[in-house]
Amino acid sequence: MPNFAGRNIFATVTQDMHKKILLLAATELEIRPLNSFLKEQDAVDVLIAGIGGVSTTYGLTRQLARQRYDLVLQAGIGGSLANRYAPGTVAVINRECFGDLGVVEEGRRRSVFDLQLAPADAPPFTGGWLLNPYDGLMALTGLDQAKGVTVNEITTSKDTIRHFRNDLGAEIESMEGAALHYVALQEAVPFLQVRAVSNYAGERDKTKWALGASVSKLNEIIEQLIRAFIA
Ligand SMILES: O=C(O)c1cccc(C(=O)CC[C@H]2O[C@@H](n3cnc4c(=O)[nH]cnc43)[C@H](O)[C@@H]2O)c1
Repeated sequence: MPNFAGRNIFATVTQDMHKKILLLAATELEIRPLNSFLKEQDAVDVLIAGIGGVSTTYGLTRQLARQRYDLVLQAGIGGSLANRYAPGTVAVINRECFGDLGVVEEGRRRSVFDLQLAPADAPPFTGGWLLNPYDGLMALTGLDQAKGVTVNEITTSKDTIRHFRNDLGAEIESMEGAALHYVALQEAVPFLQVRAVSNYAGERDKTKWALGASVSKLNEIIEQLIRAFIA
């Protein structure tokens, strides 16, 4: 809970009483525990955009053309690439990249930036990353800040996992994170991507996933963040 010495610290930076939040998720399952809470929240619109970057980009861009928001809050599960993010833990993503936008050549993965097909510093990219510039918002969540990588196909290859972890330094993999960062940066809308780790990347044995625990923890935190933001 973004709370310091009994004070709601979101309130110290958000003076407007009519804040509008867009809660964005890939699937209904990821925010199902919030159903009854969300029904009572006039300040919150919900967008279930579907799995993957394309549907997220389309849905979010269309919604932002209809309505202005003070915050887009993405809630989702993801796969961990780092031991510090065990299944069940939750982080806010401070930078994102497209993990599969490029080529695999002679066993080596290279991005469009490595290939010099696109400039790594042309907006909204900074050094090939999609940074969340809202440092204050991220800090106020009180969550650990992790680096995200977004893919169209859930990663199972050990070489790709090694590349994401060791070469990119990515910590949490999802299928929608970079789409949020890309659209929100282009539209200059404040945003947060909150990811709960449901599994270690590459783990396809669902008995080893913490799906229920990750969704519960994610929803607990999302509810706290919404309450704090609109307070
Ligand atoms: O196959 C199943 O039974 C099943 C059950 C629950 C969830 C799934 C998914 O494949 C979820 C994809 C969804 O969640 C994010 N996610 C979760 N783990 C990962 C991962 O290791 N790598 C990439 N994305 C992941 C993703 O953002 C999707 O929205 C399957």
